[in-house]
Amino acid sequence: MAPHLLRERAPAKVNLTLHVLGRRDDGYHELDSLVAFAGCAADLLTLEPGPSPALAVSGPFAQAAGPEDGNLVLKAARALAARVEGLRTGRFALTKRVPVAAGLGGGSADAAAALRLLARANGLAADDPRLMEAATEAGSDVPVCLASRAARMAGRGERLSPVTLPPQPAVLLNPMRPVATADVFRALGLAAGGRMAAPAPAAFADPTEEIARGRNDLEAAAVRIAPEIGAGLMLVASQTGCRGVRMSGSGATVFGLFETPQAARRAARALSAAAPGWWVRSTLLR
Ligand SMILES: C[C@@](CO)(OP(=O)(O)O)[C@H](O)COP(=O)(O)OP(=O)(O)OC[C@H]1O[C@@H](n2ccc(N)nc2=O)[C@H](O)[C@@H]1O
Ligand SMILES: Nc1ncnc2c1ncn2[C@@H]1O[C@H](COP(=O)(O)OP(=O)(O)O)[C@@H](O)[C@H]1O
Repeated sequence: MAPHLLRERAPAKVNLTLHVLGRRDDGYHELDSLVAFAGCAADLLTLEPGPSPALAVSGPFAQAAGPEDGNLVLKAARALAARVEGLRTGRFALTKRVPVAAGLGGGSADAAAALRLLARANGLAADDPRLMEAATEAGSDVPVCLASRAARMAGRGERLSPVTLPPQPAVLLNPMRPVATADVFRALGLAAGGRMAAPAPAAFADPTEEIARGRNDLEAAAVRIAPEIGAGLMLVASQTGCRGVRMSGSGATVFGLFETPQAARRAARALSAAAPGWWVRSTLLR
């Protein structure tokens, strides 16, 4: 490894709950979501600092991520370069290990990792407001991925507060069917300014109660688009003895939660046998 190569993990995010409050006049939906990050499902991003930005993508999901020039890594780098005069960029290398268009925010995690690398390469403080501005421009999920720590996410995704969450042993299951986020939000059928029919959840006493009693308001719409998600939810519920199962983000990844890491690992083995060809990981969410 070159001595000046900088390296960041880009962990997948999971929406433990995702409540949609309504649709704003700008077309985006107003959210309230408890977000956590996976210990064992992450992309890897490196930066070799240099004068001009470039990106090479490899790994099992490199093809699915699409052309390099449309990659969120470069979008984030451009957003920061527009705010920091003389920003030193360089050659990024992305190892794409998280499924794409999966409700796991892989692209957002990569964009956030790019901002962290550029901050390191340019001596910017982690709380430099230009990082958060560039993250918000790069995508709704990028701000929460900047710190990659459990948080409550509100608004379009830009209002964040840290949450203390006991690590959650979990299994993640993806049917290898990409689902476009915009399609799922559209399928909710809300007009600009519209509110959800289901009432906004009352305040929960703590994250544990929210995980137990909360919802993912995108689940039904996503299942209509990709029935495999319904099959995934049933599979986790019927095969694993988990204490709860739900979809992450706009899908198609679903997750089950367990009392212990051993139980999550056992569940992952059972699901791999029951659903060959699907992506299965056991992990701790925190
Ligand atoms: C649903 C969530 C939940 O964490 O995750 P994913 O399923 O994508 O992982 C996010 O809100 C997704 O964030 P992200 O994937 O960054 O979305 P963006 O690129 O900003 O927007 C993609 C499209 O989704 C819709 N969108 C996104 C966020 C939001 N609060 N309201 C929306 O209506 C818009 O149609 C937008 O054009
Ligand atoms: N680094 C990246 N990784 C994954 N997808 C990317 C990336 N950059 C751009 N994209 C595009 O963004 C879209 C959403 O990607 P992703 O973040 O994986 O979705 P989700 O948040 O639903 O898991 C993909 O369809 C892909 O074309």
